[in-house]
Amino acid sequence: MTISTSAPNGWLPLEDALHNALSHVQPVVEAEAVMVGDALHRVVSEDVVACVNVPPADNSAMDGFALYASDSQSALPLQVVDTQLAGMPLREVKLEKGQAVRIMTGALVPNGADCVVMQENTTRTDTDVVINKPAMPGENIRRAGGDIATGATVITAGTQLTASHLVLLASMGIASVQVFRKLRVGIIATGDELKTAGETLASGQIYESNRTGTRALLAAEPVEITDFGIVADDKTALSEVFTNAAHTQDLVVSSGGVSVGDADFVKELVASQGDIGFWKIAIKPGKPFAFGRLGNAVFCGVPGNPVSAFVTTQQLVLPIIKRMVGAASEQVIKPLTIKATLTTSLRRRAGRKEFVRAHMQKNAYGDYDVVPLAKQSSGVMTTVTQANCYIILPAECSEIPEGNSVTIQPFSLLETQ
Ligand SMILES: Nc1nc2c(c(=O)[nH]1)N[C@H]1C(S)=C(S)[C@@H](COP(=O)(O)OP(=O)(O)OC[C@H]3O[C@@H](n4cnc5c(N)ncnc54)[C@H](O)[C@@H]3O)O[C@H]1N2
Ligand code: MOO
Repeated sequence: MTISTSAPNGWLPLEDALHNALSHVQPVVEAEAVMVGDALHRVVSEDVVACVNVPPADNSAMDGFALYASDSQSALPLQVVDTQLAGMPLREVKLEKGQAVRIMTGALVPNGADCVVMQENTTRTDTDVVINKPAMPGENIRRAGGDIATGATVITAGTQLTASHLVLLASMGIASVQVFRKLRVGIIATGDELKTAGETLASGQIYESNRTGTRALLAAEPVEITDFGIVADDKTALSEVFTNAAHTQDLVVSSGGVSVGDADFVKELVASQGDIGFWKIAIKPGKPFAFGRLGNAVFCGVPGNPVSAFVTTQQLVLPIIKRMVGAASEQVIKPLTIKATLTTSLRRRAGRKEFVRAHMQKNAYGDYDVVPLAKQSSGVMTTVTQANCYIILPAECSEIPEGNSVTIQPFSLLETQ
């Protein structure tokens, strides 16, 4: 599956890397029924067709009086003949001209009535009601099937369910929904220097943090994560864990060991157990990102530097996961960018598309201003937490004067991916 580029440095543009990776992964096909209450973030495997009308019958949108709209044109009192509460069945009798029925929001509209006048526009006596504001036929009546009509396709296959979809399903009385099975994702951290929280650090050691980031970034995806822990930079140990992961997972995400150091064995081992499609991308941070196959599993090797791991998980691993969980194409890569004005000039070395940690805020005109944060090293996580967006700089760009318009990716939009 070698995916090459004509770029002299061998770095694949991000768009090409993503396009190629997505064309080499297959969505899961197995589906299962899950209770609607448990289906948040799952991807529906078949169209959901309405089996009922919502609402099931004409009902009132207001507390007030049901009547003939033609009777509302004069200020003559109408005789109040009945009360209709939500939940009451409809009476057989038909409303006559000159009559009205006291009605509550959600109650069925009596036979004959063609409008509901809200009570604020009426004057009530013991037996009668006077309509103070003429009404149009149909006013304040919610028609049967007005929201959902029987037979309509309300959710299409490939939709990743949000809270509003669950409400819609529940409103049709649907208890369970067919969704693709969860994707099995194995996560691995590689590195002799890595320790887990709670352990004491010896000289040269650091706390491992990338698996925490991966888990959190994948929290809103239909994945079942298996944590293979921290594996030392040891070919035998790594090979054993990779073999195990390859046999049990759909996707393996490992961090670290993908660069050119003496202990960077990941690419070599993946190549021996599968295939490396590409491993150098023209983005900053995140250049040494490896994509390929590990046995039958898809493999993503994110760089060890925490910010590089974070950014490549957002920009590459998440779209790959979206494709693998069966999400429809338009949900896989969203163009979640807007324009903002750079409030300070920016200089850098051209060559890689860069995701610059930055802070955006609304200006007096209602547009956005954006300022890059000072520390952009791949090891500095604090500026990811201080930032609320990335400025996305094209690979060829080296200097941007203050006041120029730049493309930004707000974190709030990324979170809904
Ligand atoms: N000669 C070159 N050296 C490097 C290059 C290069 O092109 N030529 N690329 C640099 C870039 S860019 C990156 S990014 C890193 C990526 O290297 P690796 O993926 O091999 O990662 P490691 O060397 O294993 O670790 C890098 C860095 O991150 C720390 N780390 C690793 N894993 C974790 C973890 N799970 N939690 C927290 N921190 C982690 C590790 O201790 C290192 O400090 O390579 C550059 N070098
Ligand atoms: O790409 Mo590395 O991720 O620049 O630090």
